[in-house]
Amino acid sequence: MLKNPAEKYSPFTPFALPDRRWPEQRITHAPRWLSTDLRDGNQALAEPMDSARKLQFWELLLACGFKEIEVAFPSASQTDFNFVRQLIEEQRIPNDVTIQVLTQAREDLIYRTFASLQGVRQATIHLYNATAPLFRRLVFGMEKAQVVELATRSTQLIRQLCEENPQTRWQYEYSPETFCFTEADFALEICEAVAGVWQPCAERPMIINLPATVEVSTPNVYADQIEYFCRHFSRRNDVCISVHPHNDRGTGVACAELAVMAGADRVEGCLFGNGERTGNVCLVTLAMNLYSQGISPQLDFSDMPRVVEVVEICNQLPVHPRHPWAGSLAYTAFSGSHQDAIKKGFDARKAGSHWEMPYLPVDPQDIGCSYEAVIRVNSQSGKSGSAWLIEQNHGLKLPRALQQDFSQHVQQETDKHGKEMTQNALWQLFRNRYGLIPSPPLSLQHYRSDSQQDGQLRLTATVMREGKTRELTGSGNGLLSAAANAITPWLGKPFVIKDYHEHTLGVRSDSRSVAYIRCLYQDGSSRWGVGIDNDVARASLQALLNAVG
Ligand SMILES: CC(=O)SCCNC(=O)CCNC(=O)[C@H](O)C(C)(C)COP(=O)(O)OP(=O)(O)OC[C@H]1O[C@@H](n2cnc3c(N)ncnc32)[C@H](O)[C@@H]1OP(=O)(O)O
Ligand SMILES: CC(C)C(=O)C(=O)O
Repeated sequence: MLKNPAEKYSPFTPFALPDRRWPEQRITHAPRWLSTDLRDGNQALAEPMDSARKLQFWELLLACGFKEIEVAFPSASQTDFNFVRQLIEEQRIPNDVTIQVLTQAREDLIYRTFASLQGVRQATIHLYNATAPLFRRLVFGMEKAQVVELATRSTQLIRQLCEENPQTRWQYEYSPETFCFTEADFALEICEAVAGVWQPCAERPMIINLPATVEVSTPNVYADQIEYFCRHFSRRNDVCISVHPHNDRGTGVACAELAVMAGADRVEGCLFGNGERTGNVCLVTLAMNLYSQGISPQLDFSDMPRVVEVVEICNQLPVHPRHPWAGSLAYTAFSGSHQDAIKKGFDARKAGSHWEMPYLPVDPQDIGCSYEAVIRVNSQSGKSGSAWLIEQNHGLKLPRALQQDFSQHVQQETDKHGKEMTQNALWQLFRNRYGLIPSPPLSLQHYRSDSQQDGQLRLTATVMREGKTRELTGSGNGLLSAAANAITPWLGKPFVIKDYHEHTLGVRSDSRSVAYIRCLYQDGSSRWGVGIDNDVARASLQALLNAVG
């Protein structure tokens, strides 16, 4: 890279719009959406979609609720042409859906485009030509007037062909390609001229699409350009203003949102931001951004994992695990403080209440994701993450001090291997550590407890150790103190029971109980044991044996 990039690169010079109004605007409803996955997305793939993949994507877009879909560049390839024919001839286009096709401003291509649309109920013809100074000079070798003439001549032909095919409800879209680096007044001039030919009205709907073909500046500059256009375009009320942001600077989503604040009615983009170079704006992100603000996006991503799966198949490109709202890690916390906050959020959550969840702006269940992936454990995790997983998967509500104890063992494991701990590995560690295994070192076989006349309780318990059974007896003012008095002389290591907790596993009266016990030894060390049994007394006694065994 250059030490002084200014030797090679010039900054984009924005025009002045000091009385801009868009910063005060709020987005209150969804814009019209156009999916261009099958056109702009498709043209950017190493292997453009064949008809099977196109059809699969088409079905997905319908299922998501798209009403405007750019399906092809019919004059580009026989595959694209055939796909449009297939949709029409197999009557695959629902009544409320409009297909859109793109063409250059070239007569032969326009005729070919119309041929592909024969018999369609309704369609949008989309014409583009580049208008920016660099393109006029370098690509077309045209003066401004010639560029305007190219656009108006093609529009004239399109209007004529539409009128010759009155059985179709036609809509016309014109894109001054490279709008975002075209002089603002020239963009207006060419769109005025094109609209002058088309004469937009209710019977002849028109969309003016103002693309950020390549992002060249910050999103506020694009918003200024859109506001300026909307304020000065003489037929503003007769046309739909659409935007088509690309993502070269990584700000496609911001461009689209600010453009809508600046007056745009419609947004063109692709699912997960596929498209030329760094892609088109991601429509999933835009829709979910609205949803997270309580605004219906008028699109349905209730089964996001399926949407990701189909798009990956069709585009043959992976969706990034950290893609906003949809990536496989989009709702996952590995780090301790995040997990702690999320666990507290779920503990406090009341069914039906407004969503208030630390680190999770939407409920993953709304888009077909489970809570399973919300917390995953590695060496960056703390006590709450492991406790959450044990509770979610096995119903055990670990006491706080046990959470802390277990967390240290988890930390040792994860530090040892440097890897994530699977839910299964975590559960095995918990079971081994706290005695929830088929043959713990000390295993309760039978017990009997009797109340004595002096108010004391007498316990007789048969315990197995290393394959041999032993009968222990002891008295105390409760079951556990009797048990402690029975065990201490046998093990020869005095301890006191420091913590005791129990709860049922489930809501039925015949549910099993779980008991948690911590024993404190004279040297200050302590150990936890856990017991699960249909009988709460047995669960407690086994928990004690697990703590001392
Ligand atoms: C920003 C966008 O996404 S725009 C859409 C871009 N998508 C695509 O290009 C995908 C489909 N395209 C294609 O398959 C081909 O480019 C075709 C079939 C349309 C045309 O192919 P070709 O006739 O071989 O032309 P090719 O693409 O090589 O060259 C472009 C020519 O068209 C001209 N041209 C480019 N865009 C336009 C336009 N919108 N209107 C009129 N002419 C145009 C160029 O100036 C150039 O003319 P020249 O040959 O006189 O210099
Ligand atoms: C054809 C136009 C809308 C386009 O794709 C672009 O400018 O990116």
